[in-house]
Amino acid sequence: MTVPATQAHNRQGSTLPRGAAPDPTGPLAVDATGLHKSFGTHSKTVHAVNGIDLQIRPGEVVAFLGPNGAGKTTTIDMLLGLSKPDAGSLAIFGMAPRAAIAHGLVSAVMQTGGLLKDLTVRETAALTASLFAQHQPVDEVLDRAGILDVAGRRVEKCSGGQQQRLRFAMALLSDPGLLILDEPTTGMDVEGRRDFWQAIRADTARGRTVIFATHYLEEADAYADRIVLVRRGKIVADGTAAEIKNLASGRTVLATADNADAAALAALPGVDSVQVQGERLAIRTKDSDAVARYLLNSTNAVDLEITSHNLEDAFVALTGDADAAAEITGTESKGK
Ligand SMILES: Nc1ncnc2c1ncn2[C@@H]1O[C@H](COP(=O)(O)OP(=O)(O)OP(=O)(O)O)[C@@H](O)[C@H]1O
Repeated sequence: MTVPATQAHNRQGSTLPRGAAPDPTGPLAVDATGLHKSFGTHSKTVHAVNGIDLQIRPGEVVAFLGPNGAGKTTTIDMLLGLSKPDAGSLAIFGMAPRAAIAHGLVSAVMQTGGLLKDLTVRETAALTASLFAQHQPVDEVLDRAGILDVAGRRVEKCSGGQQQRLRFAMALLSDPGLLILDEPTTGMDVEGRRDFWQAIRADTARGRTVIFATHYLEEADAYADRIVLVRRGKIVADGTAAEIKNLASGRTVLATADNADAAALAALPGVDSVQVQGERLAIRTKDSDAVARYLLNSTNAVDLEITSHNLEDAFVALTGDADAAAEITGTESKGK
């Protein structure tokens, strides 16, 4: 039997947050305060999560972005009730994570596992559906995941992207209020990644709360309302892609001049830094017009270039780590 989106009730009779039409006046989808989780012994302790505060409202699509070892999976494991924080409090829709899972309010799409290669796509979803007292119709979730056309195909014959969309379909069966994806597109080719995100995007448009961990900056930028940047177990920035870019606000003005006065440039309004290498100047500023005007009027500067900062710059500015920025953007680290 199908659970109508907004009519699932718990034993007390209050409405539980299902996928569509989130209730903005209801409890936070995620309310985490002071989360800590360490591994290892006293002599060698890894502080995988080192004081994370995170509040996510129903309906938000949040990217958890960070390099290897930042603490993304450790945090997600706690959200899913797979491990317990050493310290801090954590509620999902006002409940302990395990209670939220038991009510079918949270589903996860992990990178691997959970599929039997001899079953067909439809049989796999039907088997998962049989674990729920109430669930969405199997063909409907296959359709929403964009794999209804391969419903009769054996899992082992499906591409990595199709298998991942099958995991997504399985996650939709309980019509969860919160969907958590841990690096869902790792190892997929460009086309598989695009099809996967197309299915997710169509689903999030219905109002589901989504948290996804990713290394890929472009995924965070393209699919999230909000980016939470994590590094060494801490949140180093939290905002829209535009806000994060603003944190590394301003622009860089590049020019060639042999008579520029670095001190005079640094004294211009809005200038954050001036670098001089031979005749080449790089000036970071919030007022690129003022810098350009000064260079053209008061120096013999030529070859002016003005560039906006991107998320990679923001990451470097926030973490001071070009290698980590290269890792999340997939570019080669320069200037080491
Ligand atoms: N069970 C464990 N035992 C020991 N150390 C662990 C364990 N799980 C995670 N860690 C360590 O905690 C840190 C955070 O790991 P975590 O997997 O949460 O990072 P991540 O951001 O998900 O990284 P990735 O993108 O590589 O998956 C790392 O230094 C990792 O080696």
